[in-house]
Amino acid sequence: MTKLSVNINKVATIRNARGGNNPDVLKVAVDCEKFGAQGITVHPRPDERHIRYQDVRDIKPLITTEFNIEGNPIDKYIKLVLEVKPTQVTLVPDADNQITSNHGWDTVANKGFLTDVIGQFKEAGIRTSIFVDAEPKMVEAARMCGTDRIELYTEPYAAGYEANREEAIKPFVEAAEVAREMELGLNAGHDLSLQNLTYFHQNIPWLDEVSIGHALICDALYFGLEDTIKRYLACLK
Ligand SMILES: CC(=O)[C@@H](O)[C@H](O)COP(=O)(O)O
Ligand SMILES: NCC(=O)COP(=O)(O)O
Repeated sequence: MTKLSVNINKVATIRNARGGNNPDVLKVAVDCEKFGAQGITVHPRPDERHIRYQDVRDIKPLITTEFNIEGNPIDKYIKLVLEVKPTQVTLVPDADNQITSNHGWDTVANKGFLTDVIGQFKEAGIRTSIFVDAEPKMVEAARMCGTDRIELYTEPYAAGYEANREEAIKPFVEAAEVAREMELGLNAGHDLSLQNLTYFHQNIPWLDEVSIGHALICDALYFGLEDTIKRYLACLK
């Protein structure tokens, strides 16, 4: 079964636009679960422009499914994750002022660093995942870092889907097969949507989890949050 983890960053972006508490990010997290989501993802960035560090602390006790915290493991992020102890931490190599994530780790060049950070999280009992591009050698090197899972960066798949989905999926199936052979857990995310999710899942049914935020929150403007979550869950059947 592939779990749907809803990324609520965009909900925090709307809240922060006015400085108040509308929409209420904590209520949205709880409601996503109530509507069927099997996890909540947050990606606090150093400038806290959407999810704030305090949101992460406040969400944890409210979550009854899986809590996934994504981000670049700078010191204050490592401290936050070790304090909050989510179900899963996903390491993402973001630059400070990046609009959004745009690549996976070079797990070969950063093997020493990643091994050390993964070790700290695993010692604390937190499942680990490394965000990688769909390249077999990056998947293999991620395994060498000791991680439990990888998350495939799916933006290139999403971008290529409409023109030629058979070509767009190919590197992802190849990378996913390498992960499966190495007994690495497999997550995927970035720009997955109601248009491209079913085909992705049909081709890689051994996926453990997808985390979806931007497109899902946009769809919720038209369909409402409950209906939207049900539509995404249907893509994973
Ligand atoms: C790692 C990843 O792809 C997502 O976490 C994505 O970066 C969401 O972050 P934003 O909401 O800041 O775009
Ligand atoms: N890990 C990917 C994620 O959490 C959501 O990415 P997106 O759907 O907002 O592009």
